[in-house]
Order: sequence, then C-alpha cells, then structure tokens
Amino acid sequence: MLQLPKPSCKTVLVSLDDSYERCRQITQEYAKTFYLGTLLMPEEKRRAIWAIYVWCRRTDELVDGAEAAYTTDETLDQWEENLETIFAGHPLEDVDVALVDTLERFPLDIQPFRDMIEGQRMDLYRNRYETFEELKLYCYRVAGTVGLMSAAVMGVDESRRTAPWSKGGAVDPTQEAIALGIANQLTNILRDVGEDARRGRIYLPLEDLALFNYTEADLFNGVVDERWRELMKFQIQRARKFFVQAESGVGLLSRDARFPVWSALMLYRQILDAIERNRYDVFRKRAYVSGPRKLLSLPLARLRAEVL
Ligand SMILES: CC(C)=CCC/C(C)=C/CC/C(C)=C/CC/C(C)=C/[C@@H]1[C@@H](COP(=O)(O)OP(=O)(O)O)[C@]1(C)CC/C=C(\C)CC/C=C(\C)CCC=C(C)C
Ligand SMILES: Nc1ncnc2c1ncn2[C@@H]1O[C@H](COP(=O)(O)OP(=O)(O)OP(=O)(O)O)[C@@H](O)[C@H]1O
Ligand SMILES: [Mn+2]
Repeated sequence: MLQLPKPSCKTVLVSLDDSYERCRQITQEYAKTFYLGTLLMPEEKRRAIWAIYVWCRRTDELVDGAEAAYTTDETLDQWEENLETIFAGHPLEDVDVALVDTLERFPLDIQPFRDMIEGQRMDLYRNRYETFEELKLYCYRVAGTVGLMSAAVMGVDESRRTAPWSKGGAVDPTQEAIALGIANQLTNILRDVGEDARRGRIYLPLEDLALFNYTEADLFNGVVDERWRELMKFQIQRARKFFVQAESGVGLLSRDARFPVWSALMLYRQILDAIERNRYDVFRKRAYVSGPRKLLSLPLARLRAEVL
C-alpha cells in the first residue's frame, strides 16, 4: 500500500535521484502498462511522468485505497493545500522532491491537478451517474487531466504546428490528450464493472441501463444476457470513439513521445477487445492483455509513430 500523507513535518528529505528512484519503483509496481510506455521515453520525460504518476496515484488512493474510509472533504482540502505548497516550489515529502524538479523543467499548469482532486471528491459523494455528460465530467477530472499533464511533459512538435501546409495556425493536441484520458477511464470502468458493483458503485450511466432495459438489480446479480451484451457493445463503441479522437493528436506530439503514446494507447485499447473475447462477462472474468500480446503490439506502435 502506498504511504499517504501523515501530519508530520519532515525537514530533511531525500536527494533528487533517490526521490525519482522511489517514483520509478512505485510506477513499476502499480502501473505495468504505463510503466512499459515510459521506458520508451527519453530519460528526462520518463522521470517526469513517474513523478506525476505518483502524485496521481496517491490522490486516487485517498478515495480508493485501503484507508479511504478515513478520507473526508477536509482531507482533500488539505491535499489541495499541499499541492499549492508543492507548486510554490516546496516539497513536503520525499516523493515531492521529484515533482518540484519536474515543475521546474516542464510547463505544467496547476489546474489539471486541482481538477483531479475535484474528481476524487466526486467519488466521496457519488456512486451513480444519471447521464453520460455527468460521467464524462468525472472522466475528464480523474483521467482527462492526466492527459493534460502528460502532454505538457511530452511537448508538441513545433514543425507540425508552424509548417505552411499544417492546417491554419497553432494546433495543440489538448482535446486529443483529454480524449485519451477519457477513453482509458471508460475502458477501466467497463473492465471493473463487477468489482465496482461489489462496492455498491455503478459508473455506467443509468440512462444507458434504462435504454437497454437492464436494471441495477441485474447488474448487482451479474446477469449476462442479450440486454447486457447490447449495453456493453454500446459502451465499447463509445470508448473506441474517444480512442479514435486521441489518435489524431499523437502525430502533433514531439517525435520522441509518439512511440510511447501509441504503445500506451494500443495496449489499453486492447482491454476492450479482451472484454469482447470474454463475451462481455466482466463479472466473472477479468479482461486483460497478455504479455505476448503486449509485445506483439510494439512493432505496430513503432510503425505508426514513424509514419503517422
Ligand atoms: C505512457 C504515459 C504517458 C502514461 C501516463 C502515466 C500517468 C501519469 C498515469 C497516471 C494514472 C493515475 C494513477 C491516475 C489516477 C486516476 C486513475 C486511477 C485513472 C485511471 C488509470 C488507469 O490506471 P489503472 O489501470 O492502474 O487503474 P486502477 O485504479 O488500478 O483501476 C486511468 C484509466 C487513467 C489513465 C489516463 C492516462 C494515462 C492519460 C493518457 C493520455 C496521454 C498520455 C496524453 C497523450 C497525448 C495525446 C495528444 C494523445
Ligand atoms: N478545462 C476543463 N474543465 C472542466 N472540464 C473539462 C475541461 N476540459 C474538458 N472538460 C470535460 O471533458 C469533457 C471532454 O472534453 P472533449 O471536448 O474532449 O469531449 P468531446 O466528446 O469532444 O465533447 P463534445 O461531445 O461536447 O463535443 C468535456 O465534455 C468536459 O466535461
Ligand atoms: Mn482507482
């Protein structure tokens, strides 16, 4: 379990290298798919993503981790104050040393960090989403924000923005970065339907359940029938649209970021294929992408990074 903030005032913190090393270890331990993607990046960017990953993971743990029962609105207020301190250049804990260094090196905006805390706050109070618009806001906050943070580290390819043949003026792949976060989060939701239901949570929009005549009771009983399969097909199609939107932004990123992002995109998207292979039974089978399948995707990701 990740160590969460204690009300201590530690004055001596670890060295920069040790702090980044701790972030690397945590990323490797918790995020197998994303860690693989970061290994394909240049050192400075890779380390920055690890530092950001750790902050995101710890924020998520506040409402999702083993000690989540003790998290209140005030805990999140305190976490946001700590964030302001970090953005003022003052690390509070060992892993913040790397984050402060990352903030010095890359043009990261504080707003996506704040927005992610708001997303976690939604988890404190809500366990249902009536419409897709409401769910999309949640997805933006907990995952679209990660896209914005990551894109700020990866940077854009200036030549693609300024060349005379590029379509009219400055283009930042902001919406595409958000779209990839949302696509990942929707995929994550579909994979974890059963696990979430066991915690009394439903992230599928209730309006969609109604559309397919599938009830909350069906969901809690893990009913897999035609209604469920059609509902899942609809959800998968929606997630894939966000992946498609994200695809068009990868070519605008700096050259050294394209292979890692294509890899992360293709690997995470394959979870949707795995759900289909499991005939949409997300209650009894975990949808995952095997090691060999992951490896097989890398040459294609490389090719796309080169030519698109
Ligand atoms: C390769 C790369 C650049 C990775 C980014 C790594 C990073 C900073 C990840 C942070 C993830 C995190 C801990 C977010 C907290 C909220 C959360 C849990 C979101 C879900 C992640 C899935 O994690 P996991 O499978 O471990 O989930 P469990 O909690 O265990 O159930 C999310 C699904 C969100 C992940 C979102 C992204 C990685 C955003 C990707 C977008 C980009 C890299 C932008 C690319 C730019 C363009 C222009 C396309
Ligand atoms: N800066 C922001 N602050 C708050 N929420 C945001 C912000 N940017 C994006 N969002 C949320 O993320 C969602 C996804 O944005 P995006 O524009 O990529 O979706 P979209 O599917 O293209 O939007 P639409 O269907 O409305 O055309 C938005 O609908 C919004 O809820
Ligand atoms: Mn989580």
